[in-house]
Amino acid sequence: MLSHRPASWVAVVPVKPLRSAKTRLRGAVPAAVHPDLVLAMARDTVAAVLACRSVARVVVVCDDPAVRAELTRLGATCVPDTPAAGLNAALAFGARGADGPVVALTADLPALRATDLESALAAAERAGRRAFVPDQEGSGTVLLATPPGVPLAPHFGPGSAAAHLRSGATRLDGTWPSLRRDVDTAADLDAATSLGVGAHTGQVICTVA
Ligand SMILES: Nc1nc2c(ncn2[C@@H]2O[C@H](COP(=O)(O)OP(=O)(O)OP(=O)(O)O)[C@@H](O)[C@H]2O)c(=O)[nH]1
Ligand SMILES: C=C(OP(=O)(O)O)C(=O)O
Repeated sequence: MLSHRPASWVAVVPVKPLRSAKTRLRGAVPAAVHPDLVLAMARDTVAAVLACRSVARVVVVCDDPAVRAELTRLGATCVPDTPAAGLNAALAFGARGADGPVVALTADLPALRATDLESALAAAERAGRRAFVPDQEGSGTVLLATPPGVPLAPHFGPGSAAAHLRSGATRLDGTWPSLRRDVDTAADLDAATSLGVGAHTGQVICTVA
């Protein structure tokens, strides 16, 4: 009997240059360590995505050479950003020409477990149409998925959960605590730490504790 093969997702992960990223998180660690923390969160996010059996390729959209070097080493493919075009343009660019279903994920998910992501991707595949996962608070978006040939049409930014719903995407309501825990503020970092962050983020937190 043939067993079901999960879809081969192309995952697109956008990362801002470290010097300008995660402004709301400033103060959570000393200023000199802030870029290390942002990079560590991106590394843990990408490592968890790469660990998903149903993900064929991770495309990182980023202009920062330090980020590109680290994430290429992990196994991601890095493509350049369009300066000043913003997050949604970066995601649309990263998704261009994908040869399978596409999933966009933010790079601030340091507690992400491959098992939660695998489960969310299976739910997205079952939905069979554009679908998104809201963040823990319910207002933002941590994941937007689209079947092959359907434009990603990302509406990330403030109030993106409502924007994705308005744009016709289906909301996926699984629990997936490690996926829904994005880190924008120091309080979010505490919450992610309580869930259990990945090794890179854990190491940065240890150095300042
Ligand atoms: N490539 C790229 N990535 C972006 C851009 N803007 C945001 N991102 C990434 O998108 C994800 C979600 O963005 P935010 O949570 O708003 O991150 P941020 O803009 O660094 O954070 P704040 O400065 O606190 O608003 C993060 O992984 C960011 O690095 C952009 O213009 N280009
Ligand atoms: C870009 C987003 O992230 P946040 O609102 O967490 O900055 C979003 O949720 O669409």
